[in-house]
Amino acid sequence: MGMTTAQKIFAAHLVDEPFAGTKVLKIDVVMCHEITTPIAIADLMARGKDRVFDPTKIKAVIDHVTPSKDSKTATQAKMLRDWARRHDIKDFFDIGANGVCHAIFPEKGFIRPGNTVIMGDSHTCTHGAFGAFAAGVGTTDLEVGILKGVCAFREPKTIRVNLNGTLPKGVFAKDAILHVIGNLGVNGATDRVIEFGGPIVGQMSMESRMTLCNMAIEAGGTSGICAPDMVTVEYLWPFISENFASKEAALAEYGVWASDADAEYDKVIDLDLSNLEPLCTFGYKPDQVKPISEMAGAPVDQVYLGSCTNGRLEDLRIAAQVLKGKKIAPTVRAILSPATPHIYQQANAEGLIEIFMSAGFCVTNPTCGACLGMSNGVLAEGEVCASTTNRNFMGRMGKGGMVHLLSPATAAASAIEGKLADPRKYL
Ligand SMILES: CC(C)[C@H](C(=O)O)[C@@H](O)C(=O)O
Ligand code: SF4
Repeated sequence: MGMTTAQKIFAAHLVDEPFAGTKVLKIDVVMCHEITTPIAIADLMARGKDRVFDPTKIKAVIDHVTPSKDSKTATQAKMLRDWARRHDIKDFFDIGANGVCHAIFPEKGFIRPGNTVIMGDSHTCTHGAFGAFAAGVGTTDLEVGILKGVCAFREPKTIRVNLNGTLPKGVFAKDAILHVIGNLGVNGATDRVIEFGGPIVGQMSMESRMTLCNMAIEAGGTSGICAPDMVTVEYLWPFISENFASKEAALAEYGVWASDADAEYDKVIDLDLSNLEPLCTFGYKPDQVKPISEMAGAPVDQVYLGSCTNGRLEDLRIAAQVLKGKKIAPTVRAILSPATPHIYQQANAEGLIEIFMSAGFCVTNPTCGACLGMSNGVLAEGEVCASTTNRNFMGRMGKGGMVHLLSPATAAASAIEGKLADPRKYL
């Protein structure tokens, strides 16, 4: 019987099975940010266990509210910073070098096919784009991970989602994943891995694959996963070139993590996206999705371009293509938070930042900030934001505020018109 990627990773990392179905796995990468890790650190300290299993396997970043906005967030940042210094965690990213966790860690080449990855953050599933098993965990699991480098999971079944056909003009990975979530529902993949495949995924960049996997959790999925292929190898090449004689050799090694042709899935979903329209959410759950043609004209107070879903260079390029030579509507305010300093610098070098600023965008430093309604773009009561983020829960970006999730292109078109707008006429 063939195996899925998740089954292969579980088998290769298994250290114990204390109860039937509960598998303790060796963890390759433990990632940390300043919101959840300080709680784990404080508890470990209180229990006299202020240790880490291996500082080289721990990656930490201050990203959610940075620069700190008040004493509370400054204290959270300080706790993470002091801990990283105390334990000689070299891969620690502080102000100036910091970016949104799920953008900066892949950019640094920390994730490899076949890895197990945990973090106290629900969008850890993003890293499955590399053919890894990457899952968000709670404080207790994070503590065990930090201390011992292991984590217990019930082995998830896998839902295979084949994205068939070709993406039409103006339709992107974000539209594809909104379509998948609309199809599965917000609980449709609970305790499941969502494995994305098919010709559209095969042609996607790593950035787009990360956008797909990022939102697996919005359908309840434990991890998103894409098979490692030459696109994965090309992305990782700057980090792995010394370990392999050629890219083909790297592919031969990483390719073993791809699901076998005869792997058994919990469910297989085939979606032909050749006629998909740009999509947009309309309610307070990510599965409430409609074509933009049905939503166009709905009022918008703020447009936000950023986050671990869509704050990467590819996203900025698409939005800038829409915005070039245009101004945002006078009734709207628009905010761009490039997800990492590298993305910011690249965008600057390519002239994209100039396009955004000339159009009337406010460009912030890399941070989560507005995405979770903590800083740099919080909504007032009754306000509406067209956002490239991943959650439209009630009040997510500010108490009493509403969020429409959409692609960077649709966000940019909406900024120009000051209301939800179809990007296709601008592309
Ligand atoms: C702060 C953190 C725990 C949270 C998460 O886990 O998702 C945040 O990243 C979010 O997106 O709401
Ligand atoms: S950008 Fe948003 S969704 Fe992503 S980790 Fe930060 S707060 Fe969470």
